[in-house]
Amino acid sequence: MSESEQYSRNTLMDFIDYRPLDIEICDVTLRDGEQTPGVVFTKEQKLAVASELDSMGVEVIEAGFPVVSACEKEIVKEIANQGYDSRICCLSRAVKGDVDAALDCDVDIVSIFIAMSDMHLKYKYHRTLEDMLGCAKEAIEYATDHGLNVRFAAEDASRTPIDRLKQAFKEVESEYKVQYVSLADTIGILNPTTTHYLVSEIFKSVNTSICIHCHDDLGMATANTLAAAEAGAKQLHTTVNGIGERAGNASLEEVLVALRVQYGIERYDTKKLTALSKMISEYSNITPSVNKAVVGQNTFTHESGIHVAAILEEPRTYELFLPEMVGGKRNLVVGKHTGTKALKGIINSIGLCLEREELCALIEKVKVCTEEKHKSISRDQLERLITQVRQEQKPSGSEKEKFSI
Ligand SMILES: CC(=O)SCCNC(=O)CCNC(=O)[C@H](O)C(C)(C)COP(=O)(O)OP(=O)(O)OC[C@H]1O[C@@H](n2cnc3c(N)ncnc32)[C@H](O)[C@@H]1OP(=O)(O)O
Ligand SMILES: O=C(O)CCC(=O)C(=O)O
Repeated sequence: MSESEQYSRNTLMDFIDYRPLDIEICDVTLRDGEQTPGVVFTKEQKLAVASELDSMGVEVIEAGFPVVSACEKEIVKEIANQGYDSRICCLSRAVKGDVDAALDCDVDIVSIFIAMSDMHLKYKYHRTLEDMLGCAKEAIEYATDHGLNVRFAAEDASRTPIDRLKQAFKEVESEYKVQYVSLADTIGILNPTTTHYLVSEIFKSVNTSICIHCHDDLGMATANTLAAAEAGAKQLHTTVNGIGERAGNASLEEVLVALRVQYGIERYDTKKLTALSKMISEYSNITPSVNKAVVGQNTFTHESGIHVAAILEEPRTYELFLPEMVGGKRNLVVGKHTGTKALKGIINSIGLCLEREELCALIEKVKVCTEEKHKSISRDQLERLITQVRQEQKPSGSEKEKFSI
């Protein structure tokens, strides 16, 4: 089966007027993801995750924030020296010591951030915009003078007046050679329309590639990230399983699968997504909800009779993309909503065959049993019910005409 046969393309996109995407992924699981309360990755874990991200084709890995601790710094340095195809980035405040730490780590890119919103200037820094922008410029100059590629990141950009962002970015890009300017929706206030507007406005006024960093406080991080890409953002920030501060970040698996289904971008090795998700669940002690897109336990789990009957003929009837595209597995469940065709298919798949009357009797038992127990039926229970039905049907069964369904 070819790659494009593994999913249904959103053909409505053919009618939408959007800027052709020119994107790369910067995965920030090892930095913003680790800022999830209670999450601390070990060096071995961070190296394992970085290696997977690299082998999937993720262009940039944000490996950490070196000044957080000596151990963090050592890990960032080790990741930067693995010789990955992915470029390695780390975070830095607009502080010389932070840039020195980045330099010590041999990273390719340093992300120097300041907030320029009134809220952050007043309550966090207690300093003026001019002061903070001055600090940013000094740090950027120091970093570029020492040969680092720089991302100038505007924290809380979504609550910063657009003219202020434009002015700051223009000044910085005219005075220094920065590789990226970054827009962070730090508190997750944006929606797709406002994200598109913000990115379009910045796109019109700068010559530097734009990054978008979205948080999921309103459940819109992935949608906002894609809206930003349509408006011209180059670098899309993600985390595996969407972990990160508060409600987390745009999730890597959602963004990569959406890039494929919506925009036909197939270059990332999405087959690794399920294993990578399990790795992060284990390392972070956070299991994605069962209905989490792409990697949740229910992504390829089906119970409804009408769905399962169709899936047995052609899975794409009810699956946007097939499990093999993301390294997942389909699971057909017997429960209250099971129909006859589905039950027959599931029974056949475990190597059993029932007569029509047996199947009808079994489905009755399944419905009663699931309504009594308020849950679906396990494989063992199903086999026990089959045995029961066969025994009950035996005496009269031999005399009756038997149909195969
Ligand atoms: C939106 C984001 O995700 S931003 C990244 C958030 N990540 C983290 O905070 C990582 C974990 N943090 C830490 O380990 C620590 O807070 C450290 C190592 C970064 C700093 O620790 P400390 O030196 O003890 O400082 P503390 O956390 O108390 O305060 C932060 C200081 O950085 C300053 N600061 C914050 N952001 C910036 C910035 N972008 N540029 C310059 N200074 C900044 C604050 O104003 C404050 O300065 P002050 O001490 O003069 O008041
Ligand atoms: O924009 C960035 O690259 C980082 C900023 C960030 O982590 C945030 O504001 O949430």
